[in-house]
Amino acid sequence: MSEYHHLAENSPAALVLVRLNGTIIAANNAACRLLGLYRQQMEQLTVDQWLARPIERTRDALAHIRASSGTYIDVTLRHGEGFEFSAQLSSRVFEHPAHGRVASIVLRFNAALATSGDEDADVAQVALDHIDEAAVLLDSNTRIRALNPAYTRITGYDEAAALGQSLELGAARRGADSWDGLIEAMSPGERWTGEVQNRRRNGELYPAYVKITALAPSEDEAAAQFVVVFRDLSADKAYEARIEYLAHYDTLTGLANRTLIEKRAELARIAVARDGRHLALLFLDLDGFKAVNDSLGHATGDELLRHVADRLRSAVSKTDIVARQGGDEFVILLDSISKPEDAAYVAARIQETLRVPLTLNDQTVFTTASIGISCYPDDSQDLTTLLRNADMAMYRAKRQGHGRYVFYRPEMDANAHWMLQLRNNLHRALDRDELHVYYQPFVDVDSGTVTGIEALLRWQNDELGMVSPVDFIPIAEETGLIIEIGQWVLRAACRELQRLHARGYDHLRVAVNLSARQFRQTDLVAQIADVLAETGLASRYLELEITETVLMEQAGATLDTLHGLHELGVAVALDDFGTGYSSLSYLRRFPITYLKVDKSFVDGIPGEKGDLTITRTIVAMARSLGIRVTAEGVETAAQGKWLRHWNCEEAQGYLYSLPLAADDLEWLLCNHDMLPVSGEIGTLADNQSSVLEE
Ligand SMILES: Nc1nc2c(ncn2[C@@H]2O[C@H](COP(=O)(O)O[C@H]3[C@@H](O)[C@H](n4cnc5c(=O)[nH]c(N)nc54)O[C@@H]3COP(=O)(O)O)[C@@H](O)[C@H]2O)c(=O)[nH]1
Repeated sequence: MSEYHHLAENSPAALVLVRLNGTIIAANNAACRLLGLYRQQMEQLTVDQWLARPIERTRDALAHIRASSGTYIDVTLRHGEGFEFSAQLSSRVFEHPAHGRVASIVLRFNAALATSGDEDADVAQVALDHIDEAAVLLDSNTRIRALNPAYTRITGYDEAAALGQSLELGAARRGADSWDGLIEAMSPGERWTGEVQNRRRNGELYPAYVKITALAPSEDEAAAQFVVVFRDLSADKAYEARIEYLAHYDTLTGLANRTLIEKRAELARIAVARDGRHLALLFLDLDGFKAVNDSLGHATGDELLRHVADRLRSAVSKTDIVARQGGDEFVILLDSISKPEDAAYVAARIQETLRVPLTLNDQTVFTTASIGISCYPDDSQDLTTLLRNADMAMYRAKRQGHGRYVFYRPEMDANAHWMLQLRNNLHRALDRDELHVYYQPFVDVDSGTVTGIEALLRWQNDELGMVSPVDFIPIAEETGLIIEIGQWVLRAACRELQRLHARGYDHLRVAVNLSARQFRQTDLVAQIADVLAETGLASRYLELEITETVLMEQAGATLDTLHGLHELGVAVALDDFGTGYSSLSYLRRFPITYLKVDKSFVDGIPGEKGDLTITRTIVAMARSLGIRVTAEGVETAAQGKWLRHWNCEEAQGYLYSLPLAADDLEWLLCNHDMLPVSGEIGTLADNQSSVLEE
């Protein structure tokens, strides 16, 4: 190393060698100390990065450097710790053998703004003035001798209020004990650290992390002094609380998340195991939520989830926990019930609460959910299994239609295997003649006459027995087999109706269910026209049943198909109305002839006030729009009577007839006087008569 290099490295002056564009070539030790940067950091910067704003002053400084003036100008520099300080800068430009034209810069701390004339001490003072931690110097009697601005900012005590006072004054408190005792007992060099509650001048408590160091006595001090540095942890605590919140709560709804409910369920499990009670997990999935998201947008979907969360909270007791599992799935923990059946009451109450119409995007919509229930200890001792069981039961509920709840049963475990068997056999079902169409009558509630029939598919397999469409239609839908099967049902139903017309029942219509996949076919209208032409059935006798979820899927394309069907003369019925976000506004937008009130509402007649209100609203609204209403799943005389009273013209259900094979249907038509007329079928129990008027 050359003598010159030694000289520069050890010079008390801060020296920097820069290119004229401001990039740094080298800096000596004094420059690094002054700017609080390591040499490597220093050499990666440009001059303007340590020059503080405003920008004009930076420009001036760079111009000054290039002007090669030996005179000093005032600049503000940014220290590596983040604070700014005043300094002076002069430069000299020269030709460097390797770097071309460069400038050597001398920096010096601005002594005019310093108080002691000792540059190191002044830089330390600047640093103390700019740090976030409160720093206090206590004398040997633990009285405050000096403090920095952060102390005032944090505690609210300025110099006038704090100097000469004990640290008790607004600083760290140790419960009832005084800090003085602790501090005085410290030996020189000893350090105490800890987290404490402090009190600000305004009385507010805040958490702080405190470091107290006992300094060795200096030459002119007989006893030790103490440095107390503390940091206000409020923001950190708030941050921690936020992190804690995010780990356990769902930000969209404010409900518990899966982690929290699992923790709580484990605690609840231990408690109920002790006192012999039960706990239940309800797994809830909203019906048709995807359609809401797809058609009304995610913001509306989020709004709906928040409404649902509020309603779920209101439907359970304070000690029960409602969690959002993700998407449109919720889990509810009933943490102490005396018997599993109690969970059914809660599930029914939840269904009822959700059904109350709500307004989204200025539209009145009805919401339903499918709920699966599993109970501890009956269904499993283990929480993961309980949750899985509840999930399985929820799927079963969903298959049974919307707005239902189902308890877990061990047979459901065999479900996966059962599904595989169905899947393997379904594609051969048509060829093997295993599919049959049954027909269930629609009945005029006033006269008891049959007005039409609904075609309902049945699958009879030698090994699997009679398989419910609830189980196989979703598989047919998923595999695409529904297109072929659906065509077959349509053809069979039209042919059967033609046959019945020929037998004299020529006022009847036939309703055929269309699944989502069928409805999405772009040539659906043409296909239906072909089947009508082939079977000779006039289009006005055909009704196609679709659910509202199907309607909502692709509003534009749906509208075209509906208009096509309307022009063809085919009637469209909205099935399961009142579930899966049924919206009354759709009734105005789409050419719909019939509306079928879902069985889950009819089930609540005449006892459930909410169901009565909804059914009455749907009937009245539909009628005012000229849409005919059919109530489905009517099982009791009381339901029939109530529906008749509220002007629901048509009904379908076991009260009138089960779905029948074609021959049995003809027998029923021959003996139609066997069908009950709602006005004559029994009476409501005395204590229920008032519901007619409600
Ligand atoms: N895409 C197609 N879907 C079809 C077809 N055939 C049937 N299905 C759909 O399967 C679901 C279940 O049908 P199913 O088991 O036939 O049940 C129907 C009735 O039997 C039942 N019902 C009628 N009245 C009552 C009653 O009083 N009580 C009671 N517990 N159940 C009753 O309801 C079902 C009628 O449903 P809907 O279509 O909503 O009118 C069902 O979703 C069928 O739509 C098909 O060919 N294609």
